Amino acid sequence: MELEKVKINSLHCNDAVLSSHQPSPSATHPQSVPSKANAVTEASIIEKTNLQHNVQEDNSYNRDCDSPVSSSSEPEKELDDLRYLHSSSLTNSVVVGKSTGSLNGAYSITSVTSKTKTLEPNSASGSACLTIAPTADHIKKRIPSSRTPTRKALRIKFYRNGDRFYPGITIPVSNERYRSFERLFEDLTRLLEENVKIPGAVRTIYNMCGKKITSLDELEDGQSYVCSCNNENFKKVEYNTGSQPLSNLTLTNSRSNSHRLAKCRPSSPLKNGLLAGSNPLPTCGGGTGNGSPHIASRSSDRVTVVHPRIVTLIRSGTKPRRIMRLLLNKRNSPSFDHVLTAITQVVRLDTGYVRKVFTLSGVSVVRLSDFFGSDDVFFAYGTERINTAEDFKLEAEEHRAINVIRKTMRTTGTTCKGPKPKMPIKSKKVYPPVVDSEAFKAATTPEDDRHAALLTSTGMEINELPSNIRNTYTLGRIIGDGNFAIVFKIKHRQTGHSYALKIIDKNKCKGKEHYIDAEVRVMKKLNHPHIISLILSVDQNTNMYLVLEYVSGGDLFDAITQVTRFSESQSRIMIRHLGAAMTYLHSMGIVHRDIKPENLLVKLDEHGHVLELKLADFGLACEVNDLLYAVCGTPTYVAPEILLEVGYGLKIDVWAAGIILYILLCGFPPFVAPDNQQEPLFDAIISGIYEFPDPYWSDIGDGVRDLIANMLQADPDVRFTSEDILDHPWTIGNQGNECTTYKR
Ligand SMILES: Nc1ncnc2c1ncn2[C@@H]1O[C@H](COP(=O)(O)OP(=O)(O)OP(=O)(O)O)[C@@H](O)[C@H]1O
Repeated sequence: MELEKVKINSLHCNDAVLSSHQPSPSATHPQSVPSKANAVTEASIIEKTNLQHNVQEDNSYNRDCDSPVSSSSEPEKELDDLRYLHSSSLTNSVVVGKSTGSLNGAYSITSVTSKTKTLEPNSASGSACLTIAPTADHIKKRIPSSRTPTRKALRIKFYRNGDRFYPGITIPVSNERYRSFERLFEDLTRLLEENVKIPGAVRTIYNMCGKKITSLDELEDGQSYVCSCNNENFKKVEYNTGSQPLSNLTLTNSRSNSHRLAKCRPSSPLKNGLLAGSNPLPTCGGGTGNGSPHIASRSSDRVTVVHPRIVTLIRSGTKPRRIMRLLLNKRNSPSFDHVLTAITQVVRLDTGYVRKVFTLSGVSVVRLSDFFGSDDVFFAYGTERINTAEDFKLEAEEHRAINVIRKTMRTTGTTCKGPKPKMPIKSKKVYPPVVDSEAFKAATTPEDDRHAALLTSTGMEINELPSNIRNTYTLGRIIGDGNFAIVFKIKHRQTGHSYALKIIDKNKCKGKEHYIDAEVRVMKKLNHPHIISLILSVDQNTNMYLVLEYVSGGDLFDAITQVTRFSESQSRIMIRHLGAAMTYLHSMGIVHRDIKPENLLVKLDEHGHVLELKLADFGLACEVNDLLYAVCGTPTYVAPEILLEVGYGLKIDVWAAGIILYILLCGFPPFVAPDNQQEPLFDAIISGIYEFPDPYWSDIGDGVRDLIANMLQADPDVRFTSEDILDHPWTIGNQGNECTTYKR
């Protein structure tokens, strides 16, 4: 069916409209044809500057990621404890550096004079340091004013009982400083309270094997101990594994974990300088362990089995239990242990980290590959007791929750009732294929008359063209225009190479000049085979001129119009190129914000097959330093989090690419609305419910449906990243090798 070629309706979002957007299960496939009458003059960008929030991320300490530890955990020289305390008292602060992520990593000491807690970058190590400032009185109380230290302090590391992610805090301990055990408890309580949530005061100290320490004399220099609050029993966990750099953490499984802690005192990581991943399992009595065991690698299990996928987790607890989802990919799941860590961070058990995982049928998960097989729902347990008869039965409410999740991952088709849904209307004018004049092809003679005629037809004068552009290039035909710019084909007078000249009319961008600046700034940074290169930019009063790499085949919207639907292999080429461009862009922290077929330029062969795709039009692109709130984009491709105004980031581009992939395969978008009305369209997008209706999808494989389902996750936390698109088996697959092994 012929696609309509007029501009798309704008993305209108005002408070009233948005506030009425509740998920609507009925908003699935409105089938009416979008109207083009009311859309022609409207811009596709509606900026809500008045709603743009400037949200400051809470940089406060996050125990699941990087926990602060004392500066005294540095492996090199021992500090004198009183010098440490004196300097602290002079500046009215005790300073605690943040773990750099390695066991013997460096921590920074910073002096501050205020009584604040701050996170600041450590320029030397690239880490951050957390400054904790107790009161001067508190510290003075502990320093005997007239005494000189006669004995060096022991450097002792303390962990929080059961908390695998807290990297521990190292403090100097001496008889002078702690005249009683109670004093040490007091200090530890205060220091832990500053950094992690604890249920009460520290009342017991255990060695790493769980033996109670009853006097200061039992503490040994360089050793690690566990602080228990309210007399909790000792919890055997892999202390400090959460602070190891992911690349160094080695493979383990839940069975071997339970035998990790030995019945002996491990020696200090500070003294032995162990590096994660370089050491075998801790052994008793050998003195090489450090209380933070490293587990031998089962390297054969990693990487090969890992492909991006979303799993569902049932958190242990009272029924109905909490059900959540987690995106597993190469980044967070290179080993079994990493998956447990990722699960721990999502489910947040009361008992600390996740130790045991079971499938829905109650089978214990022990290998990395178990997470990437046919099971996609898992029970997550800590150290709590498991009642197999009861726990593995789902309550009705739990069933319902899992079914809702499965609905969003549904890849099977439904029969389309009513007429075939239509493509949205094009947001840019359509120009016939470029046929260059003989004079332009030759590009030898001055063509000012022709230039003048062309420019005048667009309301511009030849003299307005910057001289370096006029002298270097010959002006050809208009090849496109958007809401703010007109694009000409130009030819380099000397080399004969073709380029595109984009002339952005600043008058059309009044109040939005920063978008032009951003477009140029962003494009100057980019250099990627699937992104249009910026050759030259000239900024003048009324216009901004951009000389761009030229792509001959027009934009993807017109290609879709011609072809209606593409084969899986053609779509794969395009999604690989788009995925590569987005991965590059996102790796630089840049979001495009207007990915749509009109902004994807293609190179075709003589049969009209797409050979190459390039991302263009960076008019809405920006660097992402924090959550973004500006409502912008084009309605059909806009992600739910933009409409909900909850803040968004890079993953809105993945959503838009998911819409495009869907369109490529069937010729219409997953979310459409009668008469191109925005409100029902936005309701449908927010609901996240769409279908793969037959007969249009009947010959399309499960592999690409699975990829689309992962790209069109309404929740950006579990939506694929751009890298995940490239890692997906369907994307990797060869022509004709359509995946059919997806189980949902
Ligand atoms: N480098 C290029 N090579 C070939 N054609 C191009 C090139 N750049 C732009 N075009 C054509 O010109 C059209 C408009 O360009 P572009 O999208 O950059 O304009 P715009 O005014 O910024 O668009 P928008 O309305 O989305 O803001 C494109 O859809 C495309 O057809």
